[in-house]
Amino acid sequence: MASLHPLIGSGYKGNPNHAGGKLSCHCKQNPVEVTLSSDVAFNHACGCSKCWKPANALFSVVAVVPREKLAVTANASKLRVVDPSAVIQRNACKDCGVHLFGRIEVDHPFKGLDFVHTELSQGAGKDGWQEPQFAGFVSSIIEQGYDPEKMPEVRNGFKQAGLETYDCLSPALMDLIATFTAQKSGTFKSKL
Ligand SMILES: N[C@@H](CCC(=O)N[C@@H](CS)C(=O)NCC(=O)O)C(=O)O
Ligand SMILES: [Zn+2]
Ligand SMILES: [Zn+2]
Repeated sequence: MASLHPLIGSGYKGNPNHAGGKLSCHCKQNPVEVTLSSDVAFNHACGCSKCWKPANALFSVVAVVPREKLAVTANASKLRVVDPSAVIQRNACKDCGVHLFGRIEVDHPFKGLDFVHTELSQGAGKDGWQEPQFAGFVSSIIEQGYDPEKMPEVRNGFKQAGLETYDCLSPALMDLIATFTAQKSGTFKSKL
């Protein structure tokens, strides 16, 4: 059976003083490399159909980093945007398909943050990077063919690993999104 993700349930804890590092695609030759000059934040499992997942994993593990902390440091010419119409412009290696970073260019609460996968570092994401904090878009795996009757096992697996599950994002992130929306509409703290 497919696992949730190799980083889930492994007991790994990140180093709060982690300074960043390099992420590389899976190509044996001329891998695309990005260098992050800080740790990531909001690392989480994502069950959506758009985020890159390793083989045999039901979930992606994806985090954010300020875009100014990310630089493409090798083989940038191999990057392609997977779906130019998506909010998150996921830049993938055209040869191995791995997503190196996702960037938002439109007006959006998460504009300025790039989406990255710490497992692309040498230590498979266990070399100091923040550990996954929660699981989001859990029900979305059903859209990709997962049996709805087996969802309790999936949610229980995250629970065993100490992670809360959500069918969108965590309360902290949903509050950030709603705050952005209220600020844009002018209703922020004006009525309640
Ligand atoms: N149920 C949908 C959810 C897609 C979705 O909304 N994904 C979230 C989490 S990554 C998102 O922010 N998507 C924006 C985007 O993909 O550009 C799916 O699985 O495709
Ligand atoms: Zn590659
Ligand atoms: Zn996703």
